[in-house]
Amino acid sequence: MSTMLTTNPKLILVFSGKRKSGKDYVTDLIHKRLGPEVCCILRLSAPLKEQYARERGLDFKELLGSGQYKEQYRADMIAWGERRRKQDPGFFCRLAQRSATQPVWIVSDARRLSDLQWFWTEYPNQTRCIRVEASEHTRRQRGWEFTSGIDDAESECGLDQGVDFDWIIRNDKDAPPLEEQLHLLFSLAEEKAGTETS
Ligand SMILES: Nc1ncnc2c1ncn2[C@@H]1O[C@H](COP(=O)(O)OP(=O)(O)OP(=O)(O)O)[C@@H](O)[C@H]1O
Ligand SMILES: C[C@@](O)(CCOP(=O)(O)O)CC(=O)O
Repeated sequence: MSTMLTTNPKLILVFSGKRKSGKDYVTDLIHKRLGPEVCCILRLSAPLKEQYARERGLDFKELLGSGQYKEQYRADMIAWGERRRKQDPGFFCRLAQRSATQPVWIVSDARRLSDLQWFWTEYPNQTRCIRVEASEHTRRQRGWEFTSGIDDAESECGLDQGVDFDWIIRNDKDAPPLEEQLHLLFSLAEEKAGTETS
C-alpha cells in the first residue's frame, strides 16, 4: 500500500530505549524547549494502545501513562501489535504521523528495525536516530523489573544491535545534564525549523 505522506517535515528525531530509560521524559523535555509550533511528539504505541483499549474496554489514557496499569497488558499488546506489523511493518508509523504538521517530529518510542527502516525509507534526509540509555539500577529505581518474555524479546531488544545511532543520551544521575547532552540536537532542530536565535 503506497504511503500518502501528509506533510514534509524538516527533521525527524526517532528515539528508542529500554523500558524506564526515560524516552518520554527526554522527549517531553525537548518538546517543551522547542515548543508545540515547532515540534510534535509521535508515539508509535498510541494508535496501537487506542485500538487495543477499544477492543478490550480498557483505559487508553492509563495505557499511555508511566504507571503499572499498562504493564499488566504489555505482553498481550506486544503480541497484538506484532500480528499487525507482520501484515504491514509500517502500519503504526503511518497512523502516528497522519496528523503531524510541524516541521520537527519527535518519535518517542521506536522499538524495531522496521520502525527505523520506515522513516529512513520515507524520509531519508530528515531522519536521525537517538538512543536513550540508563543503567538497570536507575531503571529499577524508576519502577522497572526484568520480565521474561518482554525484556528478552524484540520489543525491548530489537534495536540492541545493528543500528548506528546519531546520538546516545545517557539518562542517569551521574551523566552530564540532559540540557548539555541535547545542546547540539536543539541547535539542529532550531536550524531545520528556521527558528535559531543568533
Ligand atoms: N532524568 C530524569 N529525572 C527525573 N525523573 C526521570 C528522569 N528520566 C525518567 N524519569 C522518570 O522515570 C519514569 C520513567 O521514565 P519514562 O516514562 O520517560 O521512561 P520510558 O523509557 O518512556 O518508559 P516506558 O518504555 O516504560 O514507557 C517516569 O516517572 C519519569 O518521570
Ligand atoms: C505494545 C507496546 O507498544 C507498548 C509500549 O508501551 P510504552 O512505550 O512502554 O509505554 C510495545 C511494542 O509495540 O512492542
